Amino acid sequence: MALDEIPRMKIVHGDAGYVLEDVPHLTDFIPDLPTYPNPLQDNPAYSVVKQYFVNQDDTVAQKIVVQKNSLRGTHFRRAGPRQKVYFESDEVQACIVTCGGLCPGLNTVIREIVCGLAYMYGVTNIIGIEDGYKGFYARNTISLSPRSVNDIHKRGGTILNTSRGGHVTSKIVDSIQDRGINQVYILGGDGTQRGASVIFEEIQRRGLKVAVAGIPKTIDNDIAVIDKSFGFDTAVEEAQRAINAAHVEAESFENGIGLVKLMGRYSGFIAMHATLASRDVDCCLIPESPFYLEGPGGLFEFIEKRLKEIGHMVLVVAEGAGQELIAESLRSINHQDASGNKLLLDVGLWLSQKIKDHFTNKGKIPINLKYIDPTYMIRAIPSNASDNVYCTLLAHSAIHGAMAGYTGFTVGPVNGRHAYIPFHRVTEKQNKVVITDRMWARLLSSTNQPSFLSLKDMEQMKKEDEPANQVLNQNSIAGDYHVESTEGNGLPDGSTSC
Ligand SMILES: Nc1ncnc2c1ncn2[C@@H]1O[C@H](COP(=O)(O)OP(=O)(O)O)[C@@H](O)[C@H]1O
Ligand SMILES: O=P(O)(O)OC[C@H]1O[C@](O)(COP(=O)(O)O)[C@@H](O)[C@@H]1O
Ligand SMILES: [Mg+2]
Repeated sequence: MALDEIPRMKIVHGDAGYVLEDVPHLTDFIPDLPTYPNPLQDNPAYSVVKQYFVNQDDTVAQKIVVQKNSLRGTHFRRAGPRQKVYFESDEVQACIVTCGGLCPGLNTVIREIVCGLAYMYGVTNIIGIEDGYKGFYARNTISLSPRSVNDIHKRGGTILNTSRGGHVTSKIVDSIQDRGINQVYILGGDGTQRGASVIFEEIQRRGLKVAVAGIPKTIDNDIAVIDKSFGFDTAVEEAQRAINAAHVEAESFENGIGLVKLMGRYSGFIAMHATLASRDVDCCLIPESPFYLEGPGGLFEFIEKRLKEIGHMVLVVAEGAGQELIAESLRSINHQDASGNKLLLDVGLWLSQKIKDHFTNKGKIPINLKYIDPTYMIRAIPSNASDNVYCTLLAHSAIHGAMAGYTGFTVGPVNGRHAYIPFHRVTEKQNKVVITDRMWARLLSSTNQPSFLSLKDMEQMKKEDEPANQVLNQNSIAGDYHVESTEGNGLPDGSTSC
């Protein structure tokens, strides 16, 4: 098929409004590729498995809460081993790269890609690209084997190093071509998946037999479609230590205030879940829920009330919260990092100062404020047990997909089942806390903090979230993407994180 005839999106319609948003396959642009029996069939470790392979037609539903007359909606191809593979074991030359910020679990995913390729598919040619995308053309590679990665899951960070910026598509694909790489495993967040998508497009344009698999990484849990990202549970757990410390400090002083800043550039999931888990937090501020300081219903009024009631309080603030407020008071200019992400103003320091000014300096109530910023300490630790298992599944799903010839996909759980998701679906919109969902209401009722919303705001939000609008969004599959309503646990439908 000529390149300009390859559809940009592979959408299959079925009965009763069933829609499969499929991922590309090498045979879409390289005809007559030979296939081989999957070596897993002869793998002693898998001989006890009743069904080696997922059914070719299995798909995973994006929406699992449905009504009698609702459409069946969008589905994704189920991840897992296929009967036929498109690579012979000794033909595979795989590479792994990690990009963007750190996240607990990166080393576990690297380890499990290397061990999974070796132990399930007999692949031994695996290299690591150092320093993120720019490493493809600016650095040497390192050879990876099950032995060399054996213990790395016990360490934080990434043994391959990472970076922001430096994505030059043509140079990256030249390097892939020159090195004879035919499977590319790319670990990273939304920016990285965007980069992976253009790498895939260039590979397709050049007609190369190279599978590109993305593994979504983000401590902020801001990647759309998937249930949750690896490292998120670890981050929430580690945040408890900072919140505990803030609580101990606050409790031990008259009018003690403990303020903890947690990560979350645009999405307040870590702050919300850490707050709900801790039960010591009196107020949680996230980017999705604007707040104000002065006047009735404002933060200062609430702090004063809490101090009068119980003599101390704990605040958790996500780093992306209140950015407009800070920008207003500092008249700041927009700065960006090397990847084009907005550089945030430090809400923790700003808020500490504002609270001190309001209470102590203006002589209202003498307070004792302790500010804790554990952000990089949280990001740099190794993943916990449940994230380790999750990382293994992600790595295996990615390997099965690449071996089966799928390409241009991100892997991840959708309602508890691993699926292959086209790149554009995870990059076109960010996953955010929906403050009109029950999870945010749970948080408000557990902290008893003000919602900082006027009646008018609430009515407007409900209107935007009305079922009629949701149906519209779900139906416009090829264009608009509607992030699943997060009723229940604050993560998309079916997620089991809490
Ligand atoms: N639109 C894009 N096209 C190509 N590459 C991108 C794009 N956005 C980001 N990248 C690259 O992806 C890498 C990681 O992006 P970044 O935003 O820093 O982290 P994350 O992937 O965690 O969101 C960087 O090397 C950056 O240059
Ligand atoms: O200091 P850095 O490395 O730019 O990282 C800070 C950012 O990285 C994050 O932890 C995660 O962002 P990415 O997943 O997009 O890399 C954000 O919460 C935070 O704002
Ligand atoms: Mg990002």
